[in-house]
Amino acid sequence: MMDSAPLPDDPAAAADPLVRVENLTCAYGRNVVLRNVSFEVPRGEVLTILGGSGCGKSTLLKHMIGLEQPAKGRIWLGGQELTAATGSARRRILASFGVAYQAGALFGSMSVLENVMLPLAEHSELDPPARELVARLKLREVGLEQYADYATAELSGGMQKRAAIARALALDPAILFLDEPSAGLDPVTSAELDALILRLSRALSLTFIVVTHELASIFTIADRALMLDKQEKGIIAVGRPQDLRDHHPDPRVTRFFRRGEETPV
Ligand SMILES: Nc1ncnc2c1ncn2[C@@H]1O[C@H](COP(=O)(O)OP(=O)(O)OP(=O)(O)O)[C@@H](O)[C@H]1O
Repeated sequence: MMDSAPLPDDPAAAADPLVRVENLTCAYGRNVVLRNVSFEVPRGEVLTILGGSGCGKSTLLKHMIGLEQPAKGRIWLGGQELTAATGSARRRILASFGVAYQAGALFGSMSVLENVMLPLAEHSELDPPARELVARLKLREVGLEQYADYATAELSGGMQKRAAIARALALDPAILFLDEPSAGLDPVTSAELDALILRLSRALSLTFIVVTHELASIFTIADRALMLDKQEKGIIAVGRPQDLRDHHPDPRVTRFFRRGEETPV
């Protein structure tokens, strides 16, 4: 892990949950997308964020990784308040949280190995040979050690996703955020990615926050699912996917989870 000493005046320091979102309001100008959203994510959980198009899934994720500033509310990562931190303190918090942000985030001009070494060059004190060693270990963790010297464009879509995950793992993060990791993948490759997520979560006790609307993925990887709704501008359900499918009183929730069971038109 990177240096993750608590910031001063941090009442939640060292406390679980690993992520705490408190009364978060997200807006683009006057367009309020989410209002007063609160939830917690315990260490080691795989949480999926789901909901219809435009309900604010990516917006929520972007706020949690510091790409957007909330209109209101607070976000705590590992006991450190992201929303109160500025400058180097903010960069330090973010550097300790790996972000694999879809395949497009890989640099096409660099090899797979160089992509994974990049965060180590930016945020660690390691010398180049040590960076390479760590990067090769991360590539092995995602099953890409044979492809270290390939250009990223030479990889298949599924391999690019795995390379992005290896790069996000470079700094030994506590949390990995993934935005629609199975987008554009065929069902078999998508299932392989789910298996990787599960393996990493168990082997490394990693916490995953994954935006996805793939039912197969949700049922495979999620300890809990958090469902957003565009009209409500907030959370309409949180729980185990099976419970949401079988027992939730809100038909918008059960309809989402049962959509694969309907007769195809
Ligand atoms: N950078 C931005 N500037 C202005 N409005 C934005 C911006 N990003 C998103 N929005 C708006 O915020 C709302 C939520 O968008 P968001 O991308 O978070 O939804 P989503 O649930 O991830 O949708 P999808 O499943 O279609 O990707 C939408 O109405 C969208 O138009």
